[in-house]
Amino acid sequence: MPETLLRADDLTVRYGPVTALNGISLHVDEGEVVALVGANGAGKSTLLKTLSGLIRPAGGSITFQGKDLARTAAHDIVKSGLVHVPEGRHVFPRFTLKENLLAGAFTNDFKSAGKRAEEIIAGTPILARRAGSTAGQLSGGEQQMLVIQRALMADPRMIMLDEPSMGLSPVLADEVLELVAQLSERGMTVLLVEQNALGALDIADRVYALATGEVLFEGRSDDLRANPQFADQFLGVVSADAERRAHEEPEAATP
Ligand SMILES: Nc1ncnc2c1ncn2[C@@H]1O[C@H](COP(=O)(O)OP(=O)(O)OP(=O)(O)O)[C@@H](O)[C@H]1O
Repeated sequence: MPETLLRADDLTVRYGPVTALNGISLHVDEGEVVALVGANGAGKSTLLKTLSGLIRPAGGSITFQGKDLARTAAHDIVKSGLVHVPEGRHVFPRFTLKENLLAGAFTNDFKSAGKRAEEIIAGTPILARRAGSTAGQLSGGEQQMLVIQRALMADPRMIMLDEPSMGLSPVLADEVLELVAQLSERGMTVLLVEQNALGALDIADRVYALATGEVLFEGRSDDLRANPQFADQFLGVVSADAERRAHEEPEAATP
């Protein structure tokens, strides 16, 4: 049985009178890619911010590798191996790619981090061909690759990505999801928020579907695709399989 790395139980978060998370529970096991899907305002970003210590929950508990996170400072959460790539591709625009990567290495030895940053640029074709640029000169897709790689400079055990493909062309969005799949193949544990729910499900083992701060569906990606009600609500499509099942005669009830 894989170890459960991250566990949240009964999390409640309020912004003044607005309840953004209403008793959410989830877990992510070592080596899994778990997707969080849901409409705008469902609470996905709030959940990631709460898990990474940027927002304090009004109630509930969070543990990472058994350690209590609900009262741990955000920088100590990074040190414990959990990193968050917020939405919006926040690069330091006037800094070089290497300098941007080094900004993610604050928990590590700076000398080896410099070498590591150079290796990452050389080993990431989309960045290697822009190695002489500043981050502000990169395209959206290139910036997204940079901020993911910057998060990896902290040597995390688990990475949380908020809408990494937002605003990218379909080709670049696929490249970003491909990078996430590669990270997973190399053993990284991933919690992925995606507007492109179908793309996210292609690489996710399990999925949590949120609406108005609550988990409405939890299960394997295939089960969400095959679920007539939730596939329609969360994926914007009724999969062929779900449609076929929805029109099948109901099975005779067993006594
Ligand atoms: N800083 C804030 N102050 C007050 N309300 C907020 C704040 N941030 C989010 N909310 C509210 O909390 C709820 C959850 O928002 P959140 O951004 O977490 O959703 P989301 O699923 O990430 O949506 P999106 O895809 O639009 O980012 C929404 O009702 C939103 O209006």
